Amino acid sequence: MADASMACFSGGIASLQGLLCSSRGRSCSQYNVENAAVKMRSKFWSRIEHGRSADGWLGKAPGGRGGRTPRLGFCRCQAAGIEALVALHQSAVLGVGVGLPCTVMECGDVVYRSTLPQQGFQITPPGVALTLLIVAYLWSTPGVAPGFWDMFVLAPLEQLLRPSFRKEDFVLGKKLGEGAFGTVYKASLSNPNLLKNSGPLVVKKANEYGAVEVWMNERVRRACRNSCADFVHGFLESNPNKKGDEFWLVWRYEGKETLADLMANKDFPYNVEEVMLGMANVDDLPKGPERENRIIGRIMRQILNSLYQLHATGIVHRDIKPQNIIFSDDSKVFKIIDLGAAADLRVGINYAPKEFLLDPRYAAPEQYIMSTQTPSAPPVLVAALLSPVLWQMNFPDHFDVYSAGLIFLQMVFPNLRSDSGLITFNRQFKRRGYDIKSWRELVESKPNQDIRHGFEILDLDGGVAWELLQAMVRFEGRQRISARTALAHPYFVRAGLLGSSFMQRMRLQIIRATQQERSENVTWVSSLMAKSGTKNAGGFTEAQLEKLREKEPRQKGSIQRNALASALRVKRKVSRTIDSTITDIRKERGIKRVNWWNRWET
Ligand SMILES: Nc1ncnc2c1ncn2[C@@H]1O[C@H](COP(=O)(O)OP(=O)(O)OP(=O)(O)O)[C@@H](O)[C@H]1O
Repeated sequence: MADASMACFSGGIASLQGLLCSSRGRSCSQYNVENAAVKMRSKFWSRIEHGRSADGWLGKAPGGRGGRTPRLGFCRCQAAGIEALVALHQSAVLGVGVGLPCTVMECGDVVYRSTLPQQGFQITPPGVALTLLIVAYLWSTPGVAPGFWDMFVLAPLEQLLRPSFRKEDFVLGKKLGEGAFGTVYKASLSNPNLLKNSGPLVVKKANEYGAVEVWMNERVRRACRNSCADFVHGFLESNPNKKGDEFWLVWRYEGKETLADLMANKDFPYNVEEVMLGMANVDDLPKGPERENRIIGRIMRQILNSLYQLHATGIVHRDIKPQNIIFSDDSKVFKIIDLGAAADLRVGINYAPKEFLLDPRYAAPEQYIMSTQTPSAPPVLVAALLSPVLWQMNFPDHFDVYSAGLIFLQMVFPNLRSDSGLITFNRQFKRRGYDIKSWRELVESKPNQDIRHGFEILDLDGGVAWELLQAMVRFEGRQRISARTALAHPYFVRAGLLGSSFMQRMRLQIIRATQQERSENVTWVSSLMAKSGTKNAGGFTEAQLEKLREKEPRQKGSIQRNALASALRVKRKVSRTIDSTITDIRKERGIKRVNWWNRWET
């Protein structure tokens, strides 16, 4: 009986194996089934050997009263439980003439694969570190990743959704200004329904540089619309009276006064307090340095905040001056206007190292936002991918901070608000090697009323304003404070009454440490790197060369230094040759440089 039962059992195991392979829809693991079979078999024999009945393993024949006759073909093995029993029974039927499913299904391959280590997405520390590094790079200023999102998603969407205009839609009014790049008019819409909340507008008819200004204004509208005048639309129109076409740029009318207009008033800065806060909310403090300091601080914070937002999106204005800062009657804040000279360093637009003649009264001593040795912008994709590196090497945003520093000075010292006063300051400052402490010594040796008044403001609260001013007008662009750091300066961020002195001193120490002069060798290495540019991109300004000469270590060159210098000389020569060859070919073939970003250019 036992033999018969065993035969049945073995057949059942084989069938169970087949059934498991075919009916459970899982991978067929021959090993698992055989394992189960061996276990069951040994249990079976151990029961027999110990003289115990195999009854528990063998079912009774149906209908047989107490009979223990196993039937071949449908033996009812209970060993694997009721499920296995059913399976055995069914598989005994299914298995006939079909063969073991594993032989049919080439289970060996599956078995082999099941023994391999599990594969799939695995998180490893180096993988995480690399991903973080890439993300940090793509999001660091000027923002490669946000740039692609802006360029390929937001810009086309905006193009689709925003209303567009023609010149017939506008009625031009009073002329507001005329500059090198165009004429500006106050205007209104011939049909006010064309624009939601349409009020008075400003229209600028600009020459070929208008395309750049449209680009910058559209970028700003998407990235930081509150920092600049509210831009409505820009389009190209043909002008029959003039040669060539002209660009029409339209903004909402922000207000009638620029910071220059407000500073020209002898009641400055109290007149700004009135427009900013309203007559009812002006400060209770008596008129004097302290109250003036508060008002000037508010103005400076707004200017730096707008600059910070522009810089965060990769735009450097390059023409920051009181005439280009307008007071918005609606939002009661100062906004930046005139982006015609701005450069978008995210994609290299309007970045031509030597093309712009900026306002010399407010331009930083380096004159150019990038080292003039940095080659002109490469194709857009390359420019975008390289932009974080170039930004970190050149600190182009610090150019605007210098201009903002001069505005700070003008607000503090009444005698510097006129053109002649500012020109005199610039001359003295340059002679003193752009050292603001040295300039202070000079003017304090023969102080007048305005100078005394100005230093009284700057020396308030332990000289915190003087500290900020020094950081903003440093000669070296890379050592100047950024708009973002300036906003965190204790001049703007006052701690509470109790913690004030301690916290303020701490913060000041941190800012001083980060702004510290870099070591001589770092300056030397960066100057060498800067020198390694192309002829096409131009040379250093005289001031830069003077500074470099002063800063270069005087010790004799080591072998490594000489080798590095020779390598750089060779590299310069090669790039110069390539540049001049390309220029010659362009000239010969009459190839014009095409700006891909100018959608009106043919
Ligand atoms: N959105 C605006 N709202 C109100 N007034 C504006 C606005 N934009 C410009 N203006 C006025 O128009 C004047 C000229 O504007 P803008 O500086 O943009 O022109 P420009 O041709 O570049 O002049 P410039 O070359 O002298 O800088 C400004 O000084 C300002 O008074």
